[in-house]
Amino acid sequence: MTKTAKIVYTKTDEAPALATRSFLPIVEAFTKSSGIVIETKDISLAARILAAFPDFLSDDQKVSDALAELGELVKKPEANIIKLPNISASVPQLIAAIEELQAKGFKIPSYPEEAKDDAEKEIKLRYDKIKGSAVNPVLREGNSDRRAPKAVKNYAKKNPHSMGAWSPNSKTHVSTMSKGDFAHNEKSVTLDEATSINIVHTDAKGNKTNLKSDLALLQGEIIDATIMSKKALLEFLEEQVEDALDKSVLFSLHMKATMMKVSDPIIFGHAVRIFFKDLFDKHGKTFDKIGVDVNNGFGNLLEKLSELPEEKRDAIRADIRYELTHGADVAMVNSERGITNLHVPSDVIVDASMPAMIRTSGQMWNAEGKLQDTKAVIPDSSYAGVYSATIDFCKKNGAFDPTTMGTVPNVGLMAQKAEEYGSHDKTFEIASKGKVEVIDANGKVLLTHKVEAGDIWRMCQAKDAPIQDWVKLAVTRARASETPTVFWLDKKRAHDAELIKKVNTYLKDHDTEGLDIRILSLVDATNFTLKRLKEGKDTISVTGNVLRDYLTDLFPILEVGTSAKMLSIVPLMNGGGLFETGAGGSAPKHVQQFLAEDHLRWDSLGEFLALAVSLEHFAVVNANEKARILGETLDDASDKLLENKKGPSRNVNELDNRGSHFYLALYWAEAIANQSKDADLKAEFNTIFNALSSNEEAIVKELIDCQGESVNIDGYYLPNEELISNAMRPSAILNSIINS
Ligand SMILES: NC(=O)C1=CN([C@@H]2O[C@H](COP(=O)(O)OP(=O)(O)OC[C@H]3O[C@@H](n4cnc5c(N)ncnc54)[C@H](OP(=O)(O)O)[C@@H]3O)[C@@H](O)[C@H]2O)C=CC1
Ligand SMILES: O=C(O)CCC(=O)C(=O)O
Ligand SMILES: [Mg+2]
Repeated sequence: MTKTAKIVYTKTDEAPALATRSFLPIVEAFTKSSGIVIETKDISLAARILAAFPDFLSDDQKVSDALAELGELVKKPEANIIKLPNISASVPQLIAAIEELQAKGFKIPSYPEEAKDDAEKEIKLRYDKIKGSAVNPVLREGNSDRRAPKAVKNYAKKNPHSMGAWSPNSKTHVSTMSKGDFAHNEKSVTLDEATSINIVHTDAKGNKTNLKSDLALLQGEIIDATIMSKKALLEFLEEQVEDALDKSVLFSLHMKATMMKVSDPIIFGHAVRIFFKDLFDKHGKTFDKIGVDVNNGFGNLLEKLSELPEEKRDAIRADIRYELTHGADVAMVNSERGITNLHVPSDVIVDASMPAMIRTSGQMWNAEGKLQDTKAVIPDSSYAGVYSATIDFCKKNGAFDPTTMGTVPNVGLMAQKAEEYGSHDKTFEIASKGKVEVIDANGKVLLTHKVEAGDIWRMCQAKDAPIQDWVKLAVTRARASETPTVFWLDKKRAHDAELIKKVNTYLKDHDTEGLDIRILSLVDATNFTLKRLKEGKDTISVTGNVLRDYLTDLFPILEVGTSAKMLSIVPLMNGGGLFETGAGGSAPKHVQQFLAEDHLRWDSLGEFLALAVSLEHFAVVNANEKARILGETLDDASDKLLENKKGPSRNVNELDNRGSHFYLALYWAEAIANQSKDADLKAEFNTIFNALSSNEEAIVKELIDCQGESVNIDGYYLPNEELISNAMRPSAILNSIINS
């Protein structure tokens, strides 16, 4: 065993970071005697901000750039990382985090929304690297393998989550563009040889601007470029607002402004301006004057209003109220606080928001706090078909039944910033009419598009090695579970057509004898999969990066109630392992509940599953038998936790996240004490198990009695370590057992 063998545990944000304060001490205590070092790396939004501004901080305030360190580690075979969900910050969140840090004495600069000089531009550049989905793409040096473990499926079958009924008369539908969008303008090529490209904009007068220079590309790489036409987008959005009004359904916009951090905020901004068209027609000049930027949501406008004289401000507020009552109904994020779907681009994120809606009879909350049928607006049509096909299926066949439905594991092309999710550094809002070309080192034009001012142009890459690895992973999963396997690729889409050629080539590298592997277009794949799902049959989805994200929330939320219970593995291409904890996010509303009533309903099951696989990986790489036993027994403990229903409840004064950690510890200790492969572990954990089990009642009482009052942890993005640790470890008895 090498001395440096370790498991790296990420410290992140919000609910998962709260849970870490309770669970990590248990993990450390349980693994200590087995030669496993657990190292934490702080990649929270606050830590990432501080790491970017050492020149503004005193020596004792400086933090290392943990994300960059992990970015190096994932390329090495020894990588073994537990990755918890982190905040992908929208601009309002970024600003809130900066303000909190400034208030805590960190003299970092404010976010320059409109950078005026070179110094501000440089600061903005640093912040823009932290913005949005800045963590996962750095760590994901491998493809994605996400599935619901058998125990989780069985649990859901026996204990189905609520599932809203679907009526054939539901007015809910998806609206997406039929022309002018990314899907319809896509062009794609596969490179015969390595080259380096420039992306060049030429305006109507022939003036050239390099949007990007000397981007190195590899042989065999698929590149594609496309545009979202501003004109087509605005027309589409206007029609949808009108149609929502006509049909009396909620207008609801579903974007991925976090991951698609350049394109989607622009689209979001257009949607806000079109939804509040009369307001912008009347007050647009005023809004410009006070620097309103609704790409950061309608909330930005509301905040900036405070800069106006009272009279003017009140007049505008009255106009807003008028539009909200007389215009189309808008879906609400929080009807009590008047927060609409259009307030903050990170409040409604398509991967989680569409399945939540489908689970709720296709309805969302309206301003009165009642459920209402909805128009889900997903402007680009590349992937919207999944949701419209699913909604049509539910209208026709009724809601899915968790007690009988099958499962849809996913193998996703993700490595090395594949496809759209790696495109933000090659996405541009076009300044003027002309053309954009991708030109190789020999001056050959690879891709070209005519553009108008305001169009969004973007280029994506998918490298050959990750594609080969992805095909291999798909065949491995197909073989391991003997399940029909579908590549969701549409030969009519330019990018997919290139990808299909590679899939057909690389499938030949593997023994596929007896396997059912097909390539189907997105809508055919959806219908094929849904029909089987309803019949209780399983189907592996093999998809690109965006569908990986969408489907691994959609199916888990329908099947097991949440994607938090997914096994989410990233086998790194250089041999290491990245073990993600579930497929969901950082659940901000769980923090609100925790702060209000000291009850954390976050379910760490995904973390237990991830740790078990991480321990198994550790055992193999380091020939450490104890680690193998710890991993196996941890899985046994998770099974028992499910069986005995010791997951966190949603309601205060019942078992919460901390209580579920206690039970996990109890069952884990029991399973280790019960094994007979390692006598030392058996003896050690016999003592621990006895201590935990004889104090069960007292510990659970402490973990429930502490609830009910509000909690102060002094901050949201950088809470006080001592306060948070005390809050998350309220049982003196449990602490003394774990600490000893
Ligand atoms: N891997 C990552 O790092 C990811 C990060 N994110 C980031 O997370 C933030 C929030 O994203 P959002 O789209 O709201 O998605 P979330 O997955 O955080 O939230 C959606 C809902 O899912 C349920 N949920 C999620 N995780 C758990 C859990 N462990 N236990 C119980 N319920 C859970 C909750 O629903 P309910 O309360 O109804 O049970 C929650 O409100 C954003 O900043 C986003 O970018 C998002 C996805 C992945
Ligand atoms: O990194 C992010 O912003 C979100 C990631 C995500 O949603 C996923 O991987 O499922
Ligand atoms: Mg997701």
